[in-house]
Amino acid sequence: MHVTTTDIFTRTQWPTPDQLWQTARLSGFPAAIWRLPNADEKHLILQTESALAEAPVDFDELSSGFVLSRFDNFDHGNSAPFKALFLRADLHFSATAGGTDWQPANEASASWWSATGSLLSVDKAPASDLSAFTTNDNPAEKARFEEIVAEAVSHMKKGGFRKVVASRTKTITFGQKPDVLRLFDRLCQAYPTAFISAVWLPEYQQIWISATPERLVSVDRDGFFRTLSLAGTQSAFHPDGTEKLPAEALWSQKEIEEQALVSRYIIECFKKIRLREYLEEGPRTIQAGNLMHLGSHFTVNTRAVHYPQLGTVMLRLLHPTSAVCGMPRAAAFQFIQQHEGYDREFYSGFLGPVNIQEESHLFVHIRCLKLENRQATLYAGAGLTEDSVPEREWQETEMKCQTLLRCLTVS
Ligand SMILES: C=C(O[C@@H]1C=C(C(=O)O)C=C[C@H]1O)C(=O)O
Repeated sequence: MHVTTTDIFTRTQWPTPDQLWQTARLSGFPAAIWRLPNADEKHLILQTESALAEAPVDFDELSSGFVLSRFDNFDHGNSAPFKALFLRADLHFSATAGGTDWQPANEASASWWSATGSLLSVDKAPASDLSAFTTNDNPAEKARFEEIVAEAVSHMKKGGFRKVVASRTKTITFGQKPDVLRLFDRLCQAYPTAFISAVWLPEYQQIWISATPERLVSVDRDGFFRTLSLAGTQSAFHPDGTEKLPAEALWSQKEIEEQALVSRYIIECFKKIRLREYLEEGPRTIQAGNLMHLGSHFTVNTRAVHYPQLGTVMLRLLHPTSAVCGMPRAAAFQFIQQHEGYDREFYSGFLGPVNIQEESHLFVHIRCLKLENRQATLYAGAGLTEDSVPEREWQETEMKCQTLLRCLTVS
C-alpha cells in the first residue's frame, strides 16, 4: 500500500515514549529524551545506528542531535573545536501539552513509524517500584572525601590555586530495573526550571539521567547567546522543613567569593575574544529544587555584535568552568586528576541538544546519575576555597545527591 506523507501525518496512533525508548533499548540504538528549563515541550531522539560518533562540537557544522562530553575534555591550546559524543537525531518525536501528546517532529520519523515502528509490538515493562533500592554507603568514603578537602585547603593556603571542585560518588542498587521514563517524568514535574534528560548509550550499556540547573552555552533562534555563572549552595528548606523563599537566603563571604570567581572566569573568556557587549545580571539567588545557589546570567546578542560563532568559541573557552573544575584551571584540574581517585566520565562534562528547532542548549552535567543495569552511581561535587570546612563540604555533596534521590522516593 502506498502511504503518503499526508496520511502519515494525519494518523493519530503515534508511538508512546515508552515504545520508542524500548525500541532503542532492544535495538541498541542510542537515544536521548529531554526537557529544557521553563518549557513544556519534551523531545525524544533516536539514532538508528549503534555506534556513536565523536564529533567536533561546532554548532555551525553539526546536524540535529544531542551532544555528551566527558569532563576531561578540553582545549589543550589548539583552536579546533573539541570533540564529544554526538547522537544524531535520525528520529525525532516531541510532545507538548504537558508531555502527553507525542508526535513525529520530522517527516523521516513519521515514515519510519509507519513502515517499521508500528510493526514492533513493544509493551511497556511492568512499572517497577523506584523507591525499592538499597544505598551502598561506605563510612570510609566520608573520611576519604574529607581528607581530599583538607588537602585542597592546604594547597590553596600555600597559593597553589584559589578554587577547586572536589567530587564523589554514591551508589545505590535497585531491586528491579528502574523505569527510566517514569523517573524522567518525575524530575520534569519536580524541577520545572532545570534541564532534565535521560541518555541511553548502548555501546557503554549506560543510561545517564540528570536534572541540572546550570546552563553552559545556549544559542537560540534569535541569535541570543546565554551562559550562567553558578556557585554557592544552601538548602531550599528551613531547619523546620518549611520552604525558604529565595529572598530569605543569606550568603556568606566564602560563597559570594566562590561565585564571583566563576563570573570572573566567564568575563575573562569574553576578554580573550575581545567581546565587551555582554549583559551581566546578578548575582541572584537561584532555586534548584531542594537547593539554592548564587547565579549571574550573561547574555550576548550575537547578531548585534556580528559574532555568529560565539556559541562554539565560548564553549571551547568555558569548559570545564570553575563551577566544576577550579581556578586557575590547569592547577585545579591537575589536583582533581591526582587526588579525586576516580574517573568522572560524563559527570561535570556537558550535554544537551544541538540544532534542534534552530537552537542549541548545552548544560553542565551535574545532579546526575549513571545507571548500569540495576546499579546507579550518583555524582556530586563541592566548590572549595581556602575557607572550606571538610564536614560541611561533605554535607553539601549529600544534599546534591538528594536532588535525584528524593524523586525516587516520592509516592
Ligand atoms: C559541582 C556541582 O555543583 C556546582 C558547585 C556548586 C558549589 O560548589 O556550591 C554549586 C553549583 C554547581 O555549579 C555538583 O552539583 O556536583
